[in-house]
Amino acid sequence: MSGLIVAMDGPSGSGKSSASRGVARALGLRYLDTGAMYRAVTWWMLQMEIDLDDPAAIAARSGEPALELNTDPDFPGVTLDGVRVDGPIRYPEVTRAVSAVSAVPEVRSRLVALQRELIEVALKEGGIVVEGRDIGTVVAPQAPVKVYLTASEEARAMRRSAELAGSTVAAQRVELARRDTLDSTRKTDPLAMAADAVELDTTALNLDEVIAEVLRLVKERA
Ligand SMILES: Nc1ncnc2c1ncn2[C@@H]1O[C@H](COP(=O)(O)OP(=O)(O)O)[C@@H](O)[C@H]1O
Ligand SMILES: Nc1ccn([C@H]2C[C@H](O)[C@@H](COP(=O)(O)OP(=O)(O)O)O2)c(=O)n1
Repeated sequence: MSGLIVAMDGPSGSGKSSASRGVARALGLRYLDTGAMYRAVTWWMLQMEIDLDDPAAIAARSGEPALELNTDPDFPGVTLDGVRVDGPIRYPEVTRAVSAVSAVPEVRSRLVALQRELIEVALKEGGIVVEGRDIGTVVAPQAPVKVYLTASEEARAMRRSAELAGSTVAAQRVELARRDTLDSTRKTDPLAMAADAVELDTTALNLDEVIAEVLRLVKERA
């Protein structure tokens, strides 16, 4: 199979990262976590003590952080100014601030350009599974396979709280609802399903079943 792009979009906790890595492994494709890129820029802005309530301040510095992505699905990772930041980008303060940073058009245009470059490179090596919020609509609308993963709020909150020590399902539910609202109402590239995407509700599916369903779609569409 040559030059395949699989676009995987959906809200937090729908299973994008786990399913995308599994699909990439099964098909021998590269894997790109675009959320990690928005998180890395957010971590950098926090380190620089930039006022994240001020979109103009974010825009003014958005060209500075140097990002590198490892697109191997077995060892995905992000490097910021030469330092691996896979741990810090998952800190709660980053999760709280990432929607505000990713709503800034200058941040998005820079990261979308970088994502397209990484996709171009991967296409020469067979292809890539790309996960995020706007992959099927903005980053790679030409992708032949587009999946929009969903799951009930309860399932997503349970999955997230199981990952994070000390967090309750109720608290995660509030946090997810807050982020869903911010990510779906921003003016630039809001979280939205592409018209030609297939919606896959993962609430009652285990990870293997989700991966199998995406592989079936790839066979059908690519
Ligand atoms: N189908 C599934 N059933 C149960 N748990 C899942 C399923 N898919 C993913 N998970 C778990 O839910 C959590 C969030 O999944 P993740 O892939 O990080 O979602 P996303 O990238 O959409 O935020 C992880 O701990 C993962 O292991
Ligand atoms: N393509 C993307 C990917 C993520 N984002 C933003 C919106 C999300 O709240 C944050 C973090 O994304 P990430 O996929 O890491 O979030 P979760 O793993 O689902 O918690 O980045 C985006 O705006 N566009």
